[in-house]
Order: sequence, then C-alpha cells, then structure tokens
Amino acid sequence: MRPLRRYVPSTKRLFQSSTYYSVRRFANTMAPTPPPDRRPLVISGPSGVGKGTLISRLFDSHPDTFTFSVSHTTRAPRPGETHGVNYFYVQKSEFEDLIATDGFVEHAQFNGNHYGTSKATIEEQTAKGKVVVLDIEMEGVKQIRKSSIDARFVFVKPPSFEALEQRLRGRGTEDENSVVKRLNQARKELEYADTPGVHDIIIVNDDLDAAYKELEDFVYKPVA
Ligand SMILES: Nc1ncnc2c1ncn2[C@@H]1O[C@H](COP(=O)(O)OP(=O)(O)OP(=O)(O)O)[C@@H](O)[C@H]1O
Repeated sequence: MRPLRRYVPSTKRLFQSSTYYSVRRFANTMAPTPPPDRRPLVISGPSGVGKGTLISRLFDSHPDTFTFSVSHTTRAPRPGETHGVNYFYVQKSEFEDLIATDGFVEHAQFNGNHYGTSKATIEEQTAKGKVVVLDIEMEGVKQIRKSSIDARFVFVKPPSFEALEQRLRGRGTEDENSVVKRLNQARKELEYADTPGVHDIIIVNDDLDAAYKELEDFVYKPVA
C-alpha cells in the first residue's frame, strides 16, 4: 500500500520553506474567514491529481482558518524536525495503547513504523476554531468513515487517466517505478470513488481555477 499523504506532504514541505513563511507573515495580517461548517475536511484523490495544489490555495486564501492535523509516529525524529510540529513522536507501546483505546481515526504501518491521526488532535484543533484538513488516501478514508469523527469528504478526480499520468510525470518528482505504482493505485482509488455515498463532493480538477472555485464554494457553503 502506498503510504498516506503525510509521508510526502508537498504542502507541508512548502510550509517549511522560507518563502512560505514570508508569504505567511503578510497573510497573517488578514483576518481569518472561518467557514460556517467547521467539520474536518477529508481530501483524497489519486497521486498527482492536484490535491496539494488546491489545498495550498485554500490555506493561502484563508489565513489562520485551516490546519493540518499533526500525526503520531513511532519513527525517530529526523534532524530539524520538532515534536508537535512535524509529528508527535511516541514509543511503540504508547502508539499501541492509543490503538487499543480507539484513539486514532486512521493509522497505518509504513517501512516498519506506525503512523496515525489521533482523534484528540483533531478535536483540540477543532475546539480552537480551526478547520482540520486531512489529505489522505483511500485506506485512510475508509477508516475515517468507520470512525466516530464527523467529517466532510472531498474527492479530487483528474479529467482523464492520461491527464493524471502527464501531471505525475510533469511534476518531475517520481522515478518511472514510482509513476507506475502511483498510476496502478490511482485506478483503485478512482474505482472506490465511484461507490455511491462515499464522498460529499467529487471535483474534477481540469481547469485549476474552476476546480478551486468549486472546492471553496463547497467548503464555504452554509450548513444544511
Ligand atoms: N488543474 C491542473 N491542470 C494542470 N496541472 C495541474 C492542475 N492541478 C495541479 N496540476 C499540477 O499537477 C502536478 C501534481 O499536483 P499536486 O502535487 O498538487 O498533486 P497531489 O494530488 O497533491 O499529489 P500527491 O498526492 O502525490 O502529493 C503539479 O505539478 C501541479 O502543478
């Protein structure tokens, strides 16, 4: 299984860059614009479809409104990483206790390490008035749907399989092996997204501005 997005979070990478922080300093002078519906947003879709691009735009257009949830992990921190910022670094026993007490909305194992999104983290951020954004893959979506977390589910779809392949290759971040793996996984994700009732909205990311508008309109629509 391909790892959940948190392992390759392009938006998070952007957040760590100095360019991002100078943009952020300017953006912070603007007042937050909270949407009427504060439930967590689960955004999924095949690798390369443009989730990170759309989410970055949402964060930049509405400063201090949205937040990523910080995941728990049993892997050791890398140089420069900070507990509570990049991850909550915990011992395996603590992670297992959290699983046993149903503390995660989703968790998975990758390269021998455990990773998970805790319910408490989501609840704390929501209580602070932030809308938590979870950028995750199909298996995570399935787990969250089974959890007690009341979330809104957005699926981002490519205009065609060929367009997805072009974007993945055009991004220049993957070797051939990785492109093939991601495309194989994409077929499964697209098939799952056809299951009725799984997502609240399916956005086709063809024209980026139009797709962003659709996402923003959905996020900001009045509570039903
Ligand atoms: N509507 C669009 N039209 C053309 N190119 C796009 C569009 N949206 C995004 N892209 C480009 O497609 C590539 C993939 O986008 P992005 O990295 O946001 O995908 P992702 O879904 O977050 O992927 P991953 O899950 O692998 O991180 C990027 O190079 C991005 O600039």
